[in-house]
Amino acid sequence: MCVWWYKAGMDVSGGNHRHEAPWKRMSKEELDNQYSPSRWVVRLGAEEAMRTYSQIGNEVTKRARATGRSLLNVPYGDGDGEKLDIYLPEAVSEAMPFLVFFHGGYWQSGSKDTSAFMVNPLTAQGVAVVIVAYDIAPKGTLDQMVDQVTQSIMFVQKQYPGNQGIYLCGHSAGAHLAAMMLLADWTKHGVTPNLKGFFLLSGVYDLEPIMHTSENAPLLPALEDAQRNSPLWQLETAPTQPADPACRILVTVGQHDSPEFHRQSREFYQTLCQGGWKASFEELHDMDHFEILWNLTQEDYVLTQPQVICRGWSWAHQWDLHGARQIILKTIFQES
Ligand SMILES: N[C@@H](CC(=O)c1ccccc1NC=O)C(=O)O
Repeated sequence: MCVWWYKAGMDVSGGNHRHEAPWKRMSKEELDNQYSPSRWVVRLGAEEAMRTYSQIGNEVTKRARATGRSLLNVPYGDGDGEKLDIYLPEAVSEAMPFLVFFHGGYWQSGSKDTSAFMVNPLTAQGVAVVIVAYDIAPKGTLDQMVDQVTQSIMFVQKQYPGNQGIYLCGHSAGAHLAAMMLLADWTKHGVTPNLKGFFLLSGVYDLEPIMHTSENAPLLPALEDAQRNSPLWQLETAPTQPADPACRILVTVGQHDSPEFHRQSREFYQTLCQGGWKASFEELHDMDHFEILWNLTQEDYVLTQPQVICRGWSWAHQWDLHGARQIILKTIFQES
């Protein structure tokens, strides 16, 4: 079931109007602005936001590595960059749920070594967290990144075949890479991962407008590259069905993300619904593009509750998603 969570002021016209996409009427400067998330941060300046992002990422990763048991730099492929970190909960079992995270950075920056944002709150509650490195540009092309992400998920499934579910989470460009897994033909790879959910934070799902921005143009030399790597375009033109019909997808965007980021998330959510996926949409109240991640480091934040991550989130919309404590209480109430 799709959940439309209406927020005042939101355009709920519905449908996908690709031919009248608003970005087509934007100047290059405006597109650069729309696709520079740091310029939309409200509580810090753009540069300060980026510095804080690296600083927090560094600190939480150090803390995660110092706290529990981890397996670092585990190769999931033959390439130098094809490594992942596995952070284990105290009670390791065959049937752990796994949350696999893909960092953002516009496919050109970021690292698994500064991206262990939700590790401690989730391992504390029995979820194993995997942070994946992939070859960012210019070393890697988008096709290679998508392939590496595919390999990393197959690796987790092969290593832990008794897992209680694999949940993918990505931020920004990482949400794009996670969303590309909705299109994966696992039968071709001979391993079908036990994918139970997708958790997409402030992502980009249509790469065509990115082609026209100065920072990202080199990533996408031709329209076909953008289309092949656009989950929104792919699902509109050739809808795929979930291997597991119970698989859930949560599309979130920060209230302070740019209008283009809002449009991308909303259209992607609508396309998923039209394709029969179990999707939910949430605009995260008073959050900017980076605060969404910083909040994942908090144990009492709504999105790091395993009840939300690993037990399905559609029910969460019946209450106020912003109140973590309320959700925990309601979950206990519902499950007792
Ligand atoms: N140059 C970009 C940086 C950026 O987009 C970004 C940085 C860190 C993590 C995610 C990001 N965006 C999407 O992947 C900006 O101005 O915000």
